[in-house]
Amino acid sequence: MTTVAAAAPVRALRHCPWPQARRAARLAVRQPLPTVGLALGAALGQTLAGPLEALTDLPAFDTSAMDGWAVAGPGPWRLAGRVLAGESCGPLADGAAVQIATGAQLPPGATGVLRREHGRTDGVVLHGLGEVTPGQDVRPRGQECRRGEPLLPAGTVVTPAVLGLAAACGYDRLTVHRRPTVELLLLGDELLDSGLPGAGLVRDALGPLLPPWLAAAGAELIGQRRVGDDFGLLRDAIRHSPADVVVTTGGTAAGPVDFLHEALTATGARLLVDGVAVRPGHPMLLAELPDGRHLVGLPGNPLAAVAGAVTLALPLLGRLAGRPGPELRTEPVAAALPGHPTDTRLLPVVRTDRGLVPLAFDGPAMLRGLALAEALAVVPPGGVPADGRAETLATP
Ligand SMILES: Nc1nc2c(c(=O)[nH]1)N[C@H]1C(S)=C(S)[C@@H](COP(=O)(O)OP(=O)(O)OC[C@H]3O[C@@H](n4cnc5c(N)ncnc54)[C@H](O)[C@@H]3O)O[C@H]1N2
Ligand code: MOO
Repeated sequence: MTTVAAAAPVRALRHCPWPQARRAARLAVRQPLPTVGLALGAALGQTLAGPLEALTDLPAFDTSAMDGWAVAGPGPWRLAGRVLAGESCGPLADGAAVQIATGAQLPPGATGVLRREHGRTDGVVLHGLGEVTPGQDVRPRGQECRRGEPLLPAGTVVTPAVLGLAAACGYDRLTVHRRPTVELLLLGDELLDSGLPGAGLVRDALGPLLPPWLAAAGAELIGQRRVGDDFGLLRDAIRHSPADVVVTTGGTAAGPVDFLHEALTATGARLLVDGVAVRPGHPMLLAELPDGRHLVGLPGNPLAAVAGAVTLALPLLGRLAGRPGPELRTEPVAAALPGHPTDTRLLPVVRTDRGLVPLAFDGPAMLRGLALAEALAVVPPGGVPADGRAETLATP
């Protein structure tokens, strides 16, 4: 595997400040995963390994921007045939015109295009309702880009628009980073996969919630399963996982069946981050497994797991996938954002005309606030007053 840590700290960061934890998650990875060449369609959602440079001028030839006539010099013009998109045509003599379609190659010698609605034909003579200025309704070769020009930087996520642009300027394949593979292990005997919670059993909320978030960060989910509250089962699941990154939920704290720390010790893992000064989610952890793969331990409380995902899992996966770190935005605050006395808080918020407003139902075990949220506000210790500003993280 290629995810060997280099710049990671030798000793685990314990209860470290939130910004440091995010940095540590990226630094845990020396370099992004190797590159692969993929057919355009297969590259959707992956990350460009190098800048996308134009393989050709765009347009690749002078083109008519309108349906009408390509004309040479001032009118009236003598009509000399037509040229459709996909065809090419011989040179146009001064005083001549050819009927032309939008997107068709402009004949050499043409000085402009007269739109269909601005011209009138009289036998083989074309009269313009106004003048055709030089270059009128022509998209000149290289108007959008020149061959070799960088269009997008390395690290760009391949969206449908990127696929279209790559095709337009001549690409058949794209070079992207291999996706980091993830196995999601959901810990807890109390979890139900269907039906109503009750009698001590709760529905697994993280099995449905986390995979799309991990995928949006560039990961390929290769497995998702429940692991019962059993030390040996957990140790073996971690030891034998084929994934670049194992993501666990639950078992991070000190309960009677919270075996994650012991299982990591038994597998010879090295803790890089062991607790973060953030609420919710402070028991989150990041470890390096003996073969250089990584494990992110998310707390079991659902909003705490989300906090762990944005703090540790997404930065780590982004780095493996070759993406730049997720940006924090700074935004005005419209209603005070309550803080923790010593730790960062991640609060579900909505955006209003006046700024960010916190949502109710933001407890660690709740998802009701998050389900309405437009972002997570990063609230420093002590909170942010109503006229202040706060950083926000996008919720995937
Ligand atoms: N003595 C202490 N107890 C706890 C501390 C502490 O510092 N000292 N921290 C609390 C905090 S904060 C959190 S968060 C939790 C973290 O607990 P674990 O990661 O060990 O998670 P579990 O105990 O397995 O579960 C906690 C809670 O979450 C529910 N859960 C678990 N998985 C899911 C899931 N997939 N979907 C929905 N709900 C889930 C589980 O049923 C529990 O209710 O520890 C505190 N305790
Ligand atoms: O992570 Mo715990 O709140 O902080 O539930």
